[in-house]
Amino acid sequence: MIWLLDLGNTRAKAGSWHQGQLVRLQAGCWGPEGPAAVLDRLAPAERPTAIWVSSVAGSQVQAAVIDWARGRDWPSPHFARSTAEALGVRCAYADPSRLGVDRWMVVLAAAATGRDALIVDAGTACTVDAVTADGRHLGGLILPGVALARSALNQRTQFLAEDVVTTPLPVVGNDTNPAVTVGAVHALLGAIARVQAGLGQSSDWHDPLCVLTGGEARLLAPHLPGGWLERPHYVLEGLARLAVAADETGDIG
Ligand SMILES: Nc1ncnc2c1ncn2[C@@H]1O[C@H](COP(=O)(O)OP(=O)(O)O)[C@@H](O)[C@H]1O
Ligand SMILES: CC(C)(COP(=O)(O)O)[C@@H](O)C(=O)NCCC(=O)O
Ligand SMILES: [K+]
Repeated sequence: MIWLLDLGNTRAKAGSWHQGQLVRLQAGCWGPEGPAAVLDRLAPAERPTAIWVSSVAGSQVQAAVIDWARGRDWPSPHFARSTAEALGVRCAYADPSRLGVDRWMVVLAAAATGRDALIVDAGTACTVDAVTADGRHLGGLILPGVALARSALNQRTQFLAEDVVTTPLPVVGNDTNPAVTVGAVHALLGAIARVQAGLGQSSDWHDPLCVLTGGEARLLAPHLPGGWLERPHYVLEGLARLAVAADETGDIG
């Protein structure tokens, strides 16, 4: 069993890769009690044969994960990295180390389908990435997620907007809260639509698979056109691909 961790800026997500399946999926928010307490809650009962981590949560969290595993006498965690090429996919960034590894993981997950694919990971930040059927990562966008956009506005204005998203999504808001929240949702939906339209102009972009993941996926899903696939654990799916491939080749870097 391989234990998989997706460490984002707001939450830790975990799952176990067991007999070709992602099982025991869990999530926990980072909080004042520190990363070790979150890992304690997410950890499987049995010792994994390997631990693979996709982390954008910073070096302190990374160090805490290493210490935590050592404290249990569990295998040292492998930290996945964004690279120029992996599993037949080439990274769009000239300096791949600058691409968030969570973005690279969803690109690798989508590339397994062999289709052109657009992936939206609606987390703390909302990222949009495109990868072609022949394994070219085209790049993406990084936008503030809905909660982050709201907190940024609250910090720099005199209002204190709270979360209100009504369905159906209004075209305009009739008070501060809906103006902020509906505005943030429109901003994301508008950006996604523009990327889809732009890629659609290209002759080598056909019938793309559109995947939605992340903690804010449920805010966006009802307002996206049909055909979007919701895959809540897409980062872990990509990480599992990488871990399994490394296990098969004996390359655990
Ligand atoms: N139980 C929850 N706790 C905190 N945030 C949540 C929760 N459920 C959904 N969210 C929303 O999801 C976002 C975090 O999504 P996630 O994909 O875990 O992000 P990240 O990978 O950046 O940690 C938050 O900004 C919040 O808006
Ligand atoms: C954009 C991100 C902050 C998203 O992180 P998340 O919202 O999932 O916590 C992360 O992918 C990141 O730190 N990226 C590095 C910059 C880049 O991808 O260009
Ligand atoms: K994200």
